[in-house]
Amino acid sequence: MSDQPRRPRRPAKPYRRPQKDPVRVIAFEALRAVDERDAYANLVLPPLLRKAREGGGFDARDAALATELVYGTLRRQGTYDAVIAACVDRPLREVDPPVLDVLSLGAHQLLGTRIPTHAAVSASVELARVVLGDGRAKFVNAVLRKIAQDDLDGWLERVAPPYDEDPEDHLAVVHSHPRWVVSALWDSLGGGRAGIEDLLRADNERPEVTLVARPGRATTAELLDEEAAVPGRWSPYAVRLAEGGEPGAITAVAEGRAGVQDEGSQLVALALAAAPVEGRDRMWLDACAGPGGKAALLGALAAERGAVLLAAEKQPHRAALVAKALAGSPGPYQVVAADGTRPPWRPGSFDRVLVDVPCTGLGALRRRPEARWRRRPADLDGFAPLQRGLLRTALESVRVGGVVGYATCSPHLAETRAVVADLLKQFPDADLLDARPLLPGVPDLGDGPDVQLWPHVHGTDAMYLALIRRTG
Ligand SMILES: C[S@@+](CC[C@H](N)C(=O)[O-])C[C@H]1O[C@@H](n2cnc3c(N)ncnc32)[C@H](O)[C@@H]1O
Repeated sequence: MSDQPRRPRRPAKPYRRPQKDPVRVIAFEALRAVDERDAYANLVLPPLLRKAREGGGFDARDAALATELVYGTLRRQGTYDAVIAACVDRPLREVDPPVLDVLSLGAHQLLGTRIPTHAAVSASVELARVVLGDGRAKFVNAVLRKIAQDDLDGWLERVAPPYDEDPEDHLAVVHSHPRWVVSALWDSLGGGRAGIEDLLRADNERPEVTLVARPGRATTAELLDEEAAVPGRWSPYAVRLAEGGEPGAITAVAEGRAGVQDEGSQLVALALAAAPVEGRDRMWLDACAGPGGKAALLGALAAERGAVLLAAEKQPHRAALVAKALAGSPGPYQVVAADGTRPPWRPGSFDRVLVDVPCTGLGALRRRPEARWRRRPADLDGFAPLQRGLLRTALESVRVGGVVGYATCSPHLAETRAVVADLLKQFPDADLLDARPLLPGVPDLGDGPDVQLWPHVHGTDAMYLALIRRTG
């Protein structure tokens, strides 16, 4: 034994339990569910928030922050992946998905919110300690400290290819959309850089909640009494809730006399109802009605004219939602669970037909933050035959002189004009009507005769509508 005096040891840091922050833990759990189980953020988050509220100590501001963290992280995932990839020493696919989720949540707090840097890093490291363990929390700490060295603009300059070299890749990284989606949106929108950038930016913004006062059942005046409610921009039945609000707490919504409905969807139903038909106007069909938003508006409009609405939907559980949406409708209607491509009704039965076909939903990216990352170009091939089949039967279902409205909540040309053009070739006795005058007061509707709405221009989802009249 040496009798040399020992150097005094630094006292070990006392172990500190990680602090569990319910907002971040919930945000992490929601991201895991989206990642692991292909869950939808808008379905998975509300029960988590409800449970936290019931547990106490979790208020509306906590819920708003958790929501913002989840939606913001999912929307900006493409940008954050590029930044994180520049800060780790291995390909992102080799980073454990739960670790990547904590890093993305941290990146969003650092680059996409006003949360101060030290708070964003320490909250993320505490989260990592709780959900990943102390070892991996050190890795999270090191990566987030690198990210914190620059702001979003600085990072984008480093990680996005220059616009002049590769415009689509540049926009994909800067505005966090898959490259093929940028390309498809741009093909449909046309024009130069400014327009597509405005659209991609709009896709990353939280949409306002828009209500519809179903005619004959509620009035916009009643809805405008709500706090922060302002009139819609285009639809006479629309009211916007500027602060988001809780639509379920509004009496008219709870009673089904009003509903939550994007103004683009309202305009589609209104334009079909306003289209001139020759002669009888008594039988209306919604051939793809689930969950029933447009059917409820069409039902109310049909009632005002003494017409009957048949709402058809293939999936029985969605047909039940349509029945719920139409319950209390002031006029006659019927809901059937039926395949619109093999309909139980006779050809030529209807005066007006809406066929709002299943689609990629690339026009509603604002409300489905994870959708852009899930969709694949191959999905278009899956929808193509169904979209054509449904439009074909819609055209067979309308009588001569009647009108079909073909609608999608996607602006992808393969789902819009290509489908309509193919069917017009098969139906030489059918003509496109100019839909633009049927959306009075709505600007920038393009060259027609069909209509494409845009989030950055109209503040709506990117709904498409073609109106087709049978002439023989
Ligand atoms: C875009 S959604 C319609 C949205 C609806 N119009 C609304 O505003 O609430 C398309 C609907 O078509 C239904 N669908 C799919 N294939 C169908 C078919 N062959 N016949 C009838 N409906 C079908 C889907 O289940 C889905 O509910």
